[in-house]
Amino acid sequence: MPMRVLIVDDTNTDRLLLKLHLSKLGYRTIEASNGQAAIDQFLAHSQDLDLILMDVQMPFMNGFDAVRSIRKIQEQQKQEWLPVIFLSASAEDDDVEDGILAGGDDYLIKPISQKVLSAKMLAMQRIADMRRRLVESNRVLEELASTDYLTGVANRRAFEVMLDREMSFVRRYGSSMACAMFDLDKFKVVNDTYGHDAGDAVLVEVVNRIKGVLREEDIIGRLGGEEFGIILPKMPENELIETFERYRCVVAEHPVTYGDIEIPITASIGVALYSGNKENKIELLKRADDSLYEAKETGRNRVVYHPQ
Ligand SMILES: Nc1nc2c(ncn2[C@@H]2O[C@H](COP(=O)(O)OP(=O)(O)OP(=O)(O)O)[C@@H](O)[C@H]2O)c(=O)[nH]1
Repeated sequence: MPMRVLIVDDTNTDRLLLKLHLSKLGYRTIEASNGQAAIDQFLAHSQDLDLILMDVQMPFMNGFDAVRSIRKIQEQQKQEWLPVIFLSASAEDDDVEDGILAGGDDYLIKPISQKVLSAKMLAMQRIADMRRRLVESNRVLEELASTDYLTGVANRRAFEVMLDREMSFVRRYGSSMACAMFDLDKFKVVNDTYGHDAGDAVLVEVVNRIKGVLREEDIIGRLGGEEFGIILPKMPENELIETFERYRCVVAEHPVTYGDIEIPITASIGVALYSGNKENKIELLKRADDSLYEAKETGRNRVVYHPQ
């Protein structure tokens, strides 16, 4: 997609010349004839704008003030960087400095040489592309840092962030949520009997089975090894046991098929309900963990919940 450029100039002929030149180079253009119109165009097209060419001397609101406002909006809305090139008949050092301080990235002196403008546009496009790649790499890194490599669900760090968020929703809006820990039973035996790869396949399959019965707003994360956490927002207490019994059954009802072997598997689940008391996430997880411990101690393949 070619770059989209906002041309801001109060002189119609200057605007037209720029538009013709940029169109010839294959850029898409939109226009504004004063500072306020530039801000309006920016607000209307900020998702699809790659560069602003801004005249400096304009009546009512000059180019510097318009760019200051645009930069402020970008900062408030946490928008990506958008290059701005000022165009001005004034070549004073102070003006160039003011332009850069106002949020401009370059400053060209009118009359503008088409060659220089083309070269500057190319340079800005290069920087914009580089920045876009950087933003994308950061997004991928952030995803990697919050995802469990084997099962693709949230890792412990990301799970705890979401747990914090859900707990504060409960405190703010009332209602209650479930926080559970579930742990595969005798999983060491699975690894020892069928091998580590088979164990990995069991972990992936169990997560897929649970994901298959979760609602869209529910959250599952891998807390470590063969231990997982589940958050069920807006969960009333009277549906708690029935819901987690369903998850327990979904794990236990069929063995996991790995190649031509069938691996029977069960899980123990410890559940805690959170209704907005002063507890923090560590204390809530500890309550779920205590119930999980009890489920293990009392025979495994079961759900344990103690009302507070
Ligand atoms: N295949 C595989 N095994 C893992 C992974 N992470 C942890 N484990 C294994 O999970 C097993 C956990 O064993 P234990 O903590 O003794 O628990 P358990 O055998 O499930 O027994 P209980 O929890 O008491 O029912 C160990 O053998 C770990 O090596 C993994 O990513 N892949």
